[in-house]
Amino acid sequence: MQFTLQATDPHSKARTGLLTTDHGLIETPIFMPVGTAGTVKAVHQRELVADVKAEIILGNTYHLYLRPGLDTLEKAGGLHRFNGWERPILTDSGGYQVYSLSNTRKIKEEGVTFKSHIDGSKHVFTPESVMDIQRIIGADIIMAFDECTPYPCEYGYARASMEMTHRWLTRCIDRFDATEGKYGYQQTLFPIVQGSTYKDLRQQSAEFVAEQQRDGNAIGGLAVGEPAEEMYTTIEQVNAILPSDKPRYLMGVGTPENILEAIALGIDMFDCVMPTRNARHGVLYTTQGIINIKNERWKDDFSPIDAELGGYAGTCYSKAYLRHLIKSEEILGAQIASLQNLTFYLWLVKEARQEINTGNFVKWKANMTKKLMQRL
Ligand SMILES: CNc1nc2c(CC[C@H]3O[C@@H](OC)[C@H](O)[C@@H]3OC)c3nc(N)[nH]c(=O)c3cc2[nH]1
Repeated sequence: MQFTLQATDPHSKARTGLLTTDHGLIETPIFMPVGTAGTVKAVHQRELVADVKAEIILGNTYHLYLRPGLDTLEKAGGLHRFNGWERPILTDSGGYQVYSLSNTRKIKEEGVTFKSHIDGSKHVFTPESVMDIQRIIGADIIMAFDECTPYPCEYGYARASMEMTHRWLTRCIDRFDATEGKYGYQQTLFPIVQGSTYKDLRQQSAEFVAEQQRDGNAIGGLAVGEPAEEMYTTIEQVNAILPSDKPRYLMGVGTPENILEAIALGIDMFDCVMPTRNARHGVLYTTQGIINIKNERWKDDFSPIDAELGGYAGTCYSKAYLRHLIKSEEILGAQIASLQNLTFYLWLVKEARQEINTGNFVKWKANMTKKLMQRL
């Protein structure tokens, strides 16, 4: 996998780049729609390509391993063949899901035992098994098996957890480098920086991760409830240590405002369930600001959802109609709202790329943030 830097903003750490994988190109900064169980919820692949113009989507080892299971995925020839998404895919290792979904998990040096949130069956994830699982899923970019510490997290636990995550990273690298892709294309492994919100631990973790000299690096342990300011301070500190010629992926982030701030701090890749999850509850991100479509004020508003954004999502139906669908819990409501929010998120990062290329990003960010975060 190759990463070439294009423009760097003279007034911030923002930069644009090109990431090439065997399944195609990714322009950075990029937002990656989350398709946890092999589907971006309520959105067709065709719409992801034609309307959202998504370049890479995410999957999740924990979910895919439990359902549909490795046997089906391997027989299909991997996730790309199974869900028909022929562009790049990134899968998370499941470290976070085991911590967030399965309240019966036990963490030991060897790995994590947990009970499936679906049928209660018992499973074990180890650094080695998670590498083998992600080889079978076949994502172009796979994540190391780590422990994402909660917030707040006391210092002793954070340090011990980080040190174990580093030992697990070494085991992931050994296993990954000793195995091949199963389907004839290259995969790459990203390590994940941990250390909670402790400056010395974040320094140690960023240095250890940078030493591995992988194709890209992720910042984990954030967007877990810490104040935004702490997130930004941590990103700034870690990005000063991670190599600038490799992509930096901030896991689980975030609102449009978080994303623009993190781009200014030198982040290249983002994922977040917000656009799709909030869509299903009627919270829309638009070029005019945030709309809670269930609000009475949209009842007889027959204007398009987001005329300025344009495209199918912005112009296909009126606000009044979408409000009716969401209130009626019609499936089409989730489909339209998800399409709108993802189209918006990909539009936002495209605009950011253009502003970085023209050296105007910082001024544009200030105006855009004020406008986008206002609640209509
Ligand atoms: C939301 N905030 C947040 N998400 C996080 C995720 C899950 C993203 C993954 O989880 C699913 O979304 C919840 C998505 O599937 C996504 O990517 C695949 C993390 N994953 C790992 N391995 N390590 C971390 O430190 C971590 C931190 C996060 N902070």
